Amino acid sequence: MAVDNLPDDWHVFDNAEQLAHRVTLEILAEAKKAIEERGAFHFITAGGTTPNRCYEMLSKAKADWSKWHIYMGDERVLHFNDSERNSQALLKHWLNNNDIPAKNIHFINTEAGAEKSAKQYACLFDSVAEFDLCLLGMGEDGHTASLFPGHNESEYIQTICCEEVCENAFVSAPIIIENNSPKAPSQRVSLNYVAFSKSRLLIKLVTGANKQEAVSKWLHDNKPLPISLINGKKTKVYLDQAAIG
Ligand SMILES: O=C(O)[C@H](O)[C@@H](O)[C@H](O)[C@H](O)COP(=O)(O)O
Repeated sequence: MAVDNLPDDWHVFDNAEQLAHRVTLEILAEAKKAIEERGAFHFITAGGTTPNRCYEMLSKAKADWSKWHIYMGDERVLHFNDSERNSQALLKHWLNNNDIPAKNIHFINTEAGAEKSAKQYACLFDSVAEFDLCLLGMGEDGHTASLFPGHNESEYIQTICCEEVCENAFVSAPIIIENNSPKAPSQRVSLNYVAFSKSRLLIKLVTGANKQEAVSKWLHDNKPLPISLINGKKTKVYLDQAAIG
């Protein structure tokens, strides 16, 4: 695909390593700016394997970690120590070797059950006015976080609100439980479209030749994929050359 025909907010890197390097520098710069301007950095991390290299680079970086707050875009419903948990990938590649205070690390506690953890996360989510940065990966079918094509408003999805907030106002649920995920495990807890839109900057990360078909649909199909429906106040798409083809 010709790189010059891509939308303005799409950026193509020679390879995944260069992309990870650039994203890591951008995360650190956004954190510095947020801390200078607002005293804290609220960061929604992505699941899957694509961001792991960024997390490794962050584990070797220097920053004012005491002001960082870490959130998750989605979590798989598994035991806490299961290596397939997104939180385990974060711990292994970054947080086990970092000084971010434990109280600032907000995992989705799916080991307590999908519903309980989703309710807790909805309230936590509502307590933060705005998130400074959000990373997202994309699956081969165009899903992102645990938002799968054709599942929105289907029988597979439960929408979860923070009770205190929902009782008092008409608000869209920020969290969903996916009960029939095409990607294992079948049950997952995820931020919803409305929740991701609370991000000041949202960066979508897409690497590898196995993503080419979805990238092509994203650009040319009339039927929007979850990855194309999600936006922050500002949105960027970072791809490596392999994903473009
Ligand atoms: O828990 C998950 O599986 C995700 O959050 C999911 O949306 C992931 O980001 C994409 O499937 C990309 O996964 P890869 O980065 O491994 O390709």
